Amino acid sequence: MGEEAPEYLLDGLDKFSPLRCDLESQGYQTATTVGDKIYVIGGSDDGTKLSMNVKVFDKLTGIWSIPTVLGTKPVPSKGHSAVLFNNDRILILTRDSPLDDCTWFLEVSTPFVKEKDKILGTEVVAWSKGVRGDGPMPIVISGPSGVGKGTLISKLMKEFPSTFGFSVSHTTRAPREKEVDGVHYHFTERSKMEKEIMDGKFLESALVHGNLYGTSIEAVEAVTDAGKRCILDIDVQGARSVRSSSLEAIFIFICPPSFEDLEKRLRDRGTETEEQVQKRLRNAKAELDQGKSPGLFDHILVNDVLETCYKNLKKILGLDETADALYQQSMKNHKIPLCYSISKTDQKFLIHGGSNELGAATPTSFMLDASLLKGGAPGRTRGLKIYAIDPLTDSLNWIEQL
Ligand SMILES: Nc1ncnc2c1ncn2[C@@H]1O[C@H](COP(=O)(O)OP(=O)(O)OP(=O)(O)O)[C@@H](O)[C@H]1O
Ligand SMILES: Nc1nc2c(ncn2[C@@H]2O[C@H](COP(=O)(O)O)[C@@H](O)[C@H]2O)c(=O)[nH]1
Repeated sequence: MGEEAPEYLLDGLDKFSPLRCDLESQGYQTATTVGDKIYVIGGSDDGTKLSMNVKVFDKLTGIWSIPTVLGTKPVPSKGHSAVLFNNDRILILTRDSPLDDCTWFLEVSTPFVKEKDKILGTEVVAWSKGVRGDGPMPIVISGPSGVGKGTLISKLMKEFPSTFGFSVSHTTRAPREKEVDGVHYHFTERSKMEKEIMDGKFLESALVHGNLYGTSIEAVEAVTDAGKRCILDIDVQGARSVRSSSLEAIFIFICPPSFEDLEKRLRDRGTETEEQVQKRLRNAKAELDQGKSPGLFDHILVNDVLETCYKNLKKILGLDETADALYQQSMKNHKIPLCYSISKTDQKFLIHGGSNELGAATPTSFMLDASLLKGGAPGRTRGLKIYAIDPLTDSLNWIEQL
């Protein structure tokens, strides 16, 4: 190649530069600077379709090169955007593509690429497709006492015994009739539990309705070691602590249809004294408020008709027969628009689509959360989250997590 990299590639894109015109005529679309190199992506294999070839300009030597490209590159699309993700990879978003096929990473100096550089003795880049999620995360179920958390969890465990495992909490409250130590709770002395909390044995603990409750690290590990997906039934304080811990989980808040229904369920259960019922109801008011705290819960379910709520819970967890089909459908239906702009905050990308008619059902803006990425080339880059944004409200009101 050998031609000089013009200033416009380094300092922004000069529309009228001959080299830019030349690159554009070859179908190259984006130029991303990473350290001393500029990665130009695009090109046309057969003179018609836009492809995803890569050229590299070394600013130090002034030399263009065609790198060795590992991995499968994205299929030709109607265009793409490239954003520097961090100093070792570029995020590529292909335009007018379904959401399950729009996010790619071009790794330019990850450990994998550096190792291949050494072995092959050439400049190496590697494609890795971004995929949503990364295997089953623990599930945190929270909500006021008597709302039906335990009932929903029991149904889940009964229907999917080999999938889910319950994190058996510790508590200082006295066992109820039919409650078995080590199954429903580890019933324990307060001083013993306090010492174990001080010793760092708990993932979280809280004073709930006058008693100490807590999730031990061992309780979560026991479920994971059994190869099951862990379910935690904990109060809102506990959910908050887990949110700020290193445990990645799905947070679900269960609401009653009304406060009266909650009161009736709690009384009808007949497990608490009147004084305790009153205390739990008082606490429920605050918990219901806290359940709406922004960013704390991923999903809020109303437990009105038990079967309906259970069905919705299964849908969230991808367990009902139609969930997969619905998910596939939504991924195909929602497309990254042809025209958009991207803004980046940390590792979250806001993709603003073109203007949308008020009331249009299909969102044209998306939020891509790449803050919890795992894996990468060779293979997939996992852990992406994609949210469609409700066009009628402000951009922080996600209408669904896809
Ligand atoms: N959708 C529902 N409609 C009517 N009753 C329900 C519903 N869901 C659960 N219940 C009943 O409400 C009572 C409380 O349910 P459950 O014990 O599961 O609540 P919980 O949220 O686990 O309470 P706690 O936090 O105190 O452990 C139970 O008697 C249960 O049978
Ligand atoms: N923070 C935690 N809360 C917990 C834990 N285990 C249970 N709970 C919550 O306590 C209340 C009352 O439960 P109950 O069995 O006495 O009715 C309920 O909201 C549970 O979710 C825990 O380990 N940590």
